[in-house]
Amino acid sequence: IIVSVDTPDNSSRLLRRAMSSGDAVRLYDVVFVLGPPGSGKGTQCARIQENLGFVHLSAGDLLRAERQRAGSEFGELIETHIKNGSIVPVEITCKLLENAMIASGTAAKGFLIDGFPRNQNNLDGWVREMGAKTKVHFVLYLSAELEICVDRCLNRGQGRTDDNVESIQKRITTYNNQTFPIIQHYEQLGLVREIKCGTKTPDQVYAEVAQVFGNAGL
Ligand SMILES: Nc1ncnc2c1ncn2[C@@H]1O[C@H](COP(=O)(O)OP(=O)(O)OP(=O)(O)O)[C@@H](O)[C@H]1O
Ligand SMILES: Nc1ccn([C@@H]2O[C@H](COP(=O)(O)O)[C@@H](O)[C@H]2O)c(=O)n1
Ligand SMILES: [Mg+2]
Repeated sequence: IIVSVDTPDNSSRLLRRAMSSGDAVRLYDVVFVLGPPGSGKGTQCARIQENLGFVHLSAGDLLRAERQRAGSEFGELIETHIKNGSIVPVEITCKLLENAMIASGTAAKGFLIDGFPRNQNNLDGWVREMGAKTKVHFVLYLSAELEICVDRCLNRGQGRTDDNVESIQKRITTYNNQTFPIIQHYEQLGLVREIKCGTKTPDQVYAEVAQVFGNAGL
C-alpha cells in the first residue's frame, strides 16, 4: 500500500489508519455540514477551521468560484442552478471538492464539507467517487427556524445572486424536499449531531460545536 504523505505527523497518522483499516486505505477524514440556507454553516466552519485544524470546503463557494473562472464550460449552468436554488449535477460538484481536497495536501486534520451532500444525486455520486477514499465521521446539522434563516440571508450583504426573496424561497423548497431527506438518511445511521442555532449567538453555537468535535475525538 502506498500512502502519500508530506509531514512526519501526518505520515504516522495516515500509516496507522492504513494499517488498521484492513483492505482499504482511507486517506480523508470528513465531516459533512448541513442545515437550511443561512443557518450559519459558513460562520461555524470558519471557526472550526481556525480552532480545530480542519479545512473548510464549501460546495457553494467552490461552485461560485467555478462560475467565475474564465473559460469554465459550466459557468452558465451553475449560475442557473444557483439562482433557482436547484442542485448542480454531482459530477461537477464532486470533482471540485476532490480537486480542493487534493490541493490542500495532507496537512489538514480533516475536511469540513459544507453544503454537501444536498440531494440523493450528490450522495450517490459521493459514495461512487469518494466512498472508498474517505471516512465520514458525522454530519453536523445546524438547524434553525426558517423565518430566521430568511432574515439572515436577506441581511447577509455579500452580494450573492441568490440572496433575494424569490431565490431564497426556492432554496428552502429544495432544502425541505431534497436535503432534509439526506439528513434523515444519516440520522438512521446514527451519524447526525444536531445543534439548534436559531436563537443562539455564533459564540454559543460554537461552544456546542466544539463539544461535538471533542466527543468524536476530533
Ligand atoms: N448564530 C448566529 N446569529 C446571528 N447571525 C448569524 C449567526 N450565524 C450566522 N449568522 C449570520 O447569518 C448570515 C448567514 O450565515 P452563513 O453564511 O454562515 O450561513 P450558511 O448556512 O452558510 O448559509 P448558506 O447556506 O446560504 O450558504 C451571515 O450574515 C452570518 O453572519
Ligand atoms: N452541493 C451543492 C451545494 C450548493 N449548490 C448550489 O449552490 C447554491 C448555494 O449554496 P450555499 O451552500 O452556498 O448556500 C445552492 O442553492 C445550489 O444552487 C449545489 O448545487 N450543490
Ligand atoms: Mg454558506
